[in-house]
Amino acid sequence: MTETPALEVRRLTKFFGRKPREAIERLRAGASRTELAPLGTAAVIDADFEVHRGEIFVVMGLSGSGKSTLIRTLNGLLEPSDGTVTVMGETITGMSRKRLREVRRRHVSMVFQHFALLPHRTVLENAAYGLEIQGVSPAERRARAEHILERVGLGGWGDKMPAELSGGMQQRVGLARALASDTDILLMDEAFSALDPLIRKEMQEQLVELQHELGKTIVFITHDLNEAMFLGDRIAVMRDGRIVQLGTAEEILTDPADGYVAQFVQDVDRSRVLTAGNVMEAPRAVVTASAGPRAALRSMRDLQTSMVFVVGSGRRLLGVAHDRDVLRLVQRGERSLESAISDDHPVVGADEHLSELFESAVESQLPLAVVDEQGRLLGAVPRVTLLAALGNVSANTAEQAIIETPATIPVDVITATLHRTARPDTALADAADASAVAAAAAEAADIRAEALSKETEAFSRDAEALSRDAEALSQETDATRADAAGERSPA
Ligand SMILES: Nc1ncnc2c1ncn2[C@@H]1O[C@H](COP(=O)(O)OP(=O)(O)OP(=O)(O)O)[C@@H](O)[C@H]1O
Repeated sequence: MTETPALEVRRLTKFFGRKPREAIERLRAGASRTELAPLGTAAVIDADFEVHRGEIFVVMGLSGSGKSTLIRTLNGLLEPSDGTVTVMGETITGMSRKRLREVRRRHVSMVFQHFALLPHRTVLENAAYGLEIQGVSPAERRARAEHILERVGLGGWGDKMPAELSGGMQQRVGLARALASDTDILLMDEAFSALDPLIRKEMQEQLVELQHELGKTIVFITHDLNEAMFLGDRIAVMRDGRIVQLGTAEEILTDPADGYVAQFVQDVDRSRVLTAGNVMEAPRAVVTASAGPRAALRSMRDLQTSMVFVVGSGRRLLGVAHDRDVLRLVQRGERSLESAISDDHPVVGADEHLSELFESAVESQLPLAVVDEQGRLLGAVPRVTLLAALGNVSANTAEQAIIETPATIPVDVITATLHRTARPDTALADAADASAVAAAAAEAADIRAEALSKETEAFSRDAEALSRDAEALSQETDATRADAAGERSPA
């Protein structure tokens, strides 16, 4: 059974003005927002989406695009003109005020742009305010508020008054108040917009951390694209009351729904949004260590690259091997690749943002190896791909990536060396190596060649069968002709 979403918004329209029904009908028939201006403002038009439990869902758009109106319908502060809102499985549209208050108390709290703290109460009392409204006992609310103040980095500030705190700290109190109520959903309306850029960044990072720890569902409104991209698991882009695109930061960046969104995302800091996992490619040259030097050299020759990734069992990354070192091993007739494996190359995690990869990319000429927590090789980020991703030049980088570590030894030299050093026993070993290489590199040429040769075999079997059929047919024809001739000729 699938979990009910935290929020479900179905065909929601909010019209401020006269004759809302007429306005909605005209909107559905294709009238524009401007055409309806004489009647009023269509603040939100046909919004239809779900917010999953535990995600940070960002609503982004320019001023006047309808973000605040939308968020206010989510906790019932505004009643939709049409459509419905369902909170944790309960449809709040049309609900009595009393029940609505109950749903809000249990499920939804809000963090405001200008903090909305009570100036004559202490930080602790402000943090405990939601609990007070819920009727929680003074001792318990004190304990819970203290705990949550600690969590947001304000331990020891409980006795201060809000005015004694900086803006960033005041918003931490706002956040603490919302978190102390322990509702499932936090609505945050431009919650960090009033803060200095550095504090704002800090708060964004802390919010992501808190979300991971506490698993809250967060709807976050912002007109700042970088903030949206950094925070949002998914982002709804609004324009003139409509959601024009809903997707992950990566989808919006790399595949904007229309020219408006494309222009909007043009200046975004991609390095803070895209991760190594987003831009990595299948590593081109991979061999298992057990495959040995000859297999590694053959693989590099076939792919015309100067390096291969070497993996151990379970695809665990051991390092890289360079063509010159491997050639030397082959010349010496060595059977182990080990002494050619070097760990002097950049390794990054799939979740690392591109902004964190620059240092590694600058330090080394090699593609960055992307590994999971167990150190297994997931992919590679060639430096050219890194640059292309930042400049949003995604097309055809794979082609360029192949030649990023071009072979330093001519193909015929390698072929001649392999040939010259081949002995009857190495030929057998080579066969074993070849299958190890094929297993390690899914797209290896060996596999393609094998598939092709199988296909060719199948074709030639078909051709044989066909020619047998044709022969049988012609024999039959001959026999029929002979019969016919026999019948005609007088006995
Ligand atoms: N109570 C209201 N009565 C009439 N019109 C309203 C009301 N609230 C909002 N609007 C109009 O609805 C449209 C959307 O406003 P809304 O505040 O939702 O946008 P926003 O994207 O949140 O913008 P901002 O970032 O400036 O708050 C605007 O044209 C606004 O003037």
